[in-house]
Formats: sequence, C-alpha cells, structure tokens
Amino acid sequence: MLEAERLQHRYSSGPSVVAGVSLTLKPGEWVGLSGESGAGKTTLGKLLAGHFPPRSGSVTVAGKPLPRRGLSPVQWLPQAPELAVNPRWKIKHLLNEAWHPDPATRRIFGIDDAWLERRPHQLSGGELQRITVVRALAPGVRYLVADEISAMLDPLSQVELWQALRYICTQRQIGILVISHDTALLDRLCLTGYRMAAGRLSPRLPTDDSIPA
Ligand SMILES: Nc1ncnc2c1ncn2[C@@H]1O[C@H](COP(=O)(O)OP(=O)(O)OP(=O)(O)O)[C@@H](O)[C@H]1O
Repeated sequence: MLEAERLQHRYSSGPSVVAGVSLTLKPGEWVGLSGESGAGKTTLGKLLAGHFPPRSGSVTVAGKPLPRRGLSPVQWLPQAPELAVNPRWKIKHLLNEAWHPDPATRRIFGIDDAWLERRPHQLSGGELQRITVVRALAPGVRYLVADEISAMLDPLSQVELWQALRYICTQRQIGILVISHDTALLDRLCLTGYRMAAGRLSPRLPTDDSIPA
C-alpha cells in the first residue's frame, strides 16, 4: 500500500501548499483527484513520487520510505510529455532509459516501431505521451500519479490511453492517482475521489463538482 501521512509542504517561505494530507492507495486501486488551479494537486503528486521531500509527514510504499536514489516505486506522469524528456534523445533511448519495454507492452500502448529512430519533436503530443507512460512502467513501479495526462488528447486518443493503462494496471496491480479537472472523466475511471482545496483533501462524491454553487 502507498501511504501518505500528514504531508505538509511549502515552497521557500510561501504559504502551505499541501497542508496536512493523509492518503492511501492500494495495489490496483484507482483514485481521482480534482480541485481548482493552484490547489496543490501537482505538488502533492510530486511529493508522493518522491520528487522532493515534504517539509513534514511521510510517504511509504509497503511500509518502507521511498528510496533516496534510483527508481521510485511511485512515478509521476506530467501533462506535457515534452517537458519530461531530453529533446535531443531518440525515442528508442527515451523508451529504454529505465527498462526495456517488452513488445506486448509496446503493442498495448500502440507504440509504432517507426517512431524509435525519431526525436521527441517528430512525434505528436499524444504519441509522445504514450512513450512517457510506457517508460514509467519499469518493473518495481507499484503506483502512478497521472497528472492531467490526457488533457491535450483528442477523445479517441484519451479512451485508448486510459484503456491501455487500465489493462496494464489491472495486470500488474499498479495503483493510480488520477489528477484531472475533468470530473466526468474521474467519475468514469475511479471509484474513490477527492477534491483538493487550499492544500487539503476532502472526499468528492461523483457529482460534487457538477452542482452549480
Ligand atoms: N516550484 C515552485 N515554487 C514556488 N511556488 C510553487 C512552485 N510550484 C508550485 N508553486 C505554487 O504552489 C501552489 C500549488 O501549485 P500546484 O501546481 O501544486 O497546484 P495545482 O492544483 O496542481 O494547479 P493546476 O491545476 O493549475 O495544475 C500554487 O500557488 C503555485 O504557484
């Protein structure tokens, strides 16, 4: 289980961006997270993946703290894949950076062998997004934080990406925190949902965000 306990974070001397968040994610579980811009969702996602340590609180996976170096069992996937890759590397190098994705996994995500000799700017945003997702699925990865990963995709590409993730997460029992402003998408994907406001979480019922104030 991924367990975050009383996480608090602030950037330099600013206000608390994550203000005492506790959260659990079980193997294979899908949990949704929505909230207004600036609510602290991305910061929370990066804390869960160990990108930087919280000011206080802890993140553990199966009872152990995240490793300080090497592969994190929690991977954060960003909205803009071009910011997550070295623009000068060929796709085959990016894809094989942390592991060697097997042909079956590549097929599930529709990765075309013709892309492998190209560089990131020679793929569409949706194609590059699939590369960054597969790249993050190294053995040993137990949880994903998917931060608006389908926001810039057309509806068909969105469905294909989520179907592929559903398949692989079920097969490998990977738990996933889905961060999105699209609450209808969260309702379709996740049984459990939270809303973040001013750094704090509250449970979100399926139609919470669609009720006008
Ligand atoms: N590296 C940083 N340094 C200083 N402040 C930051 C940094 N990253 C984020 N912030 C601030 O922290 C707050 C929360 O940002 P965060 O990106 O976590 O929100 P969010 O809920 O993910 O927003 P969005 O939905 O727009 O992506 C914002 O006020 C933001 O300006």
